[in-house]
Amino acid sequence: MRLEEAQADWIHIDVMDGHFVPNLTFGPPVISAIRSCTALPFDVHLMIENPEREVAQYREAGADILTVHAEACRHLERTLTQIRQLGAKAGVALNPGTHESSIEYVGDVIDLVLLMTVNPGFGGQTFLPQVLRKIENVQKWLEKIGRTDVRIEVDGGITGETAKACVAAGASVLVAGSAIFRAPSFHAAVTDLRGF
Ligand SMILES: O=C(CO)[C@@H](O)[C@H](O)COP(=O)(O)O
Ligand SMILES: [Fe+2]
Repeated sequence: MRLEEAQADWIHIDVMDGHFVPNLTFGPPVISAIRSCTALPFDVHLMIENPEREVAQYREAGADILTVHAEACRHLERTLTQIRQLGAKAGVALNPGTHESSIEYVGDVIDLVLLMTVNPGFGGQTFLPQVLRKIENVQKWLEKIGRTDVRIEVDGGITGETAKACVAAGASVLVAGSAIFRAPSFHAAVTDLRGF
């Protein structure tokens, strides 16, 4: 698999339902079909409404990390706990316009915080620099509550330059779509991003 050869650490998979975001991708059958292609962890980003109804199917299909949007969950704590009970790592995602205080009371049941650095729905968009302050705030909050094991992931418009700023602010997982898939060499693109 080209991403393994490129030495990517995880495979980030964007699931979009055409409701939570104005775009539609695929569901569990496609994830299940590609599961046998690689042993790399599947980092599944669910941009779907009411994800609690579907997390079990995504886990069954091969997701290792399941990230749900705080904006899409009516009972966020319950959904994150449900993901952990399924044996997956639980991630919570925030849109650029959502304040970090919306995850203040779920600090005990998360393994990852995904901070969207573009509005979700499409690849190839421009990084929103105002999210850098949110990365710093989340990092400080995780330290305060003694959860420095929780990773901060950034997603959207990540390039060499924006990656550097995100890592300086506290991010430790970088999602890159265009920066890898539009590069002449996947390996060189991953190596570049790993440099930060
Ligand atoms: O979840 C999303 C968009 O909704 C992201 O994962 C993007 O698809 C990343 O693509 P680039 O911004 O890196 O091109
Ligand atoms: Fe994503």
